[in-house]
Amino acid sequence: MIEVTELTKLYGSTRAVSGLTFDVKPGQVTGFLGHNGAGKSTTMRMILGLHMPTSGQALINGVRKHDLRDPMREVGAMLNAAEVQGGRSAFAHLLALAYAGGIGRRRVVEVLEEVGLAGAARKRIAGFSQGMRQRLGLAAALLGDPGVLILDEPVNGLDPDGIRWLRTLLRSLAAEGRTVLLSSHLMTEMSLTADRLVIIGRGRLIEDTTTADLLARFHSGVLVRSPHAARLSRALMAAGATIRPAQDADAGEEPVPARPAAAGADTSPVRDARAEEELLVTGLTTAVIGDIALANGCAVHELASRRTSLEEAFMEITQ
Ligand SMILES: Nc1ncnc2c1ncn2[C@@H]1O[C@H](COP(=O)(O)OP(=O)(O)OP(=O)(O)O)[C@@H](O)[C@H]1O
Repeated sequence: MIEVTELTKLYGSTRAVSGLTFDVKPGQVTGFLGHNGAGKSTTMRMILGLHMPTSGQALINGVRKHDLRDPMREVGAMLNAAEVQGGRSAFAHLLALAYAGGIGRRRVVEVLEEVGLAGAARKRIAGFSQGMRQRLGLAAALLGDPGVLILDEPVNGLDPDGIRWLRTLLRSLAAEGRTVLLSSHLMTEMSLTADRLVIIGRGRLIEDTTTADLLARFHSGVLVRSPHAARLSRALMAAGATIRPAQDADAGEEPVPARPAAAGADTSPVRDARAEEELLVTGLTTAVIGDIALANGCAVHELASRRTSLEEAFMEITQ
């Protein structure tokens, strides 16, 4: 468990983190999101006792990092995998860390296996790709088999197989009851990996919610493609739908509000032939839209629930 309370960090006149409060609970993957410079790394460093807060506090398992009795077995972190010294082998690097933390050689062999670096264990880190360095950083974080993991951009440099592997690993670590906090710029990946999201902007909390709730809030409607779009629009609006041409939806155009259709009048919001093909409908389910289309003799060539991506939701709430 990580508890961040009213955490603030000033670097001179730069307010990197400002009154930040959130919890990271065990048994879940929590994603930490924010634009460049939002304060994610600073927050993680304060949780890990690497930077002193100007005010407020960050606790791991109820105490400050420095007060943990067996820190390597309680918290593992990966902050900047690229910084690792290049002269040693992966094995030697991990062994030095393990001995410093009172951890045996056998665990080094285990974590090298776990992160897929067993075959490169005796190679010098200097020759490692970025993805291999990420795996090595993760191995170091896992050495003490800790209950809390704090990972800054762990996906960076991993290939698609590596990304999928990491996702599965982090989800299984959380399923074992561990607390997992990770930052990433890769929104699609974050939406697949994280159960909860803490989103910050300019050092302040913007959202602390579940990934599912955030995406449901930004759910943007049902995409309908029909050669009878104008007629279908009238029928759907009469049933209470709000409709806009789908290709305008991303441009943020105001939706056309629901209104009853006057008999015979053309109340369609659709103005050109291309827009008549695709509609974005809100306020009705796909089933109801399909039934209305059938009742009005309108062919439907596509009927699909359109989900807002985490990237779109993130951009909207952090604007
Ligand atoms: N050691 C430092 N000295 C002075 N200013 C700093 C220092 N570290 C960070 N900052 C500033 O604090 C703010 C937050 O930076 P931080 O690195 O925590 O953001 P971030 O969300 O991790 O960004 P990124 O995604 O780019 O890593 C930025 O304005 C940054 O320039």
